[in-house]
Amino acid sequence: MAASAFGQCNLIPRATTVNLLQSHPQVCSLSFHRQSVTSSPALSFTQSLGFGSAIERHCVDRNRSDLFQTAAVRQLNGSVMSAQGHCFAVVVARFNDLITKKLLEGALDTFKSYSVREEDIDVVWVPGCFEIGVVAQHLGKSGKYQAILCIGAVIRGDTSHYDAVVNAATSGVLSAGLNSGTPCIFGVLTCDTLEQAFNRVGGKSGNKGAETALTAIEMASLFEHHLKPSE
Ligand SMILES: Nc1c(NC[C@H](O)[C@H](O)[C@H](O)CO)[nH]c(=O)[nH]c1=O
Ligand SMILES: CC(=O)[C@@H](O)COP(=O)(O)O
Repeated sequence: MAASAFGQCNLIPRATTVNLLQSHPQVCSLSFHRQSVTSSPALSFTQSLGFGSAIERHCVDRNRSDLFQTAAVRQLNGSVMSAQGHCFAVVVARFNDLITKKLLEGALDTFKSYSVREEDIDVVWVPGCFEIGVVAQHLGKSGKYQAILCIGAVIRGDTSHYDAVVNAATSGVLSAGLNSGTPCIFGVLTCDTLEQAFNRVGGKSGNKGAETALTAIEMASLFEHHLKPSE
């Protein structure tokens, strides 16, 4: 038996996870009990691939109590059942707007189906992904929004410009969230070809705008219900 920092342990797949995977084979979700010789509480984790599809989120939400059954450990989760009353900003890059308009559409559809009112959503257009970070940070610091969804599409050209824009967009969105304390969600496609991009805005790989809007809803709920600074 292998020894770890926690002492000796066994990893035992749980029956509930097997059921979940049988009913939704597209969901890659692993859950294990850690049984340690020191009898510490069971440790569970999930692993998901890609952005995390809407079906996966529903599934995880519905099966959460099964997946994370532990007697003593307090577990904090954001809900993706309804986002009514939460305010969102969407920062959208105009560059490659054939793609970004479809990502935005997907995001707005998701907000609508989770009962977010239109008047609680502000859409802010910026020239390109490079400009997303500074705007997201500004909006985040305003305190008006529970989450900021950042949407863009970077498509590889001939030069290393692609890497510069992708790196700026990634670190910009990350910094915006860290500096403002408002969740800033990464809805930027980084594609080698236009075909890859089209597949991700309603083609065979779903609509990533819709999926990242769900991430915004979950993070808004997590912060609102569990991570608010104490008054
Ligand atoms: N090539 C892409 C860009 N480039 C533009 C930059 O984002 C930026 O607006 C410009 O460098 C001025 O600061 N933007 C994208 O969103 N996607 C691209 O593929
Ligand atoms: C993001 C890009 O790579 C693209 O817009 C720039 O193309 P290129 O590298 O051919 O100048």
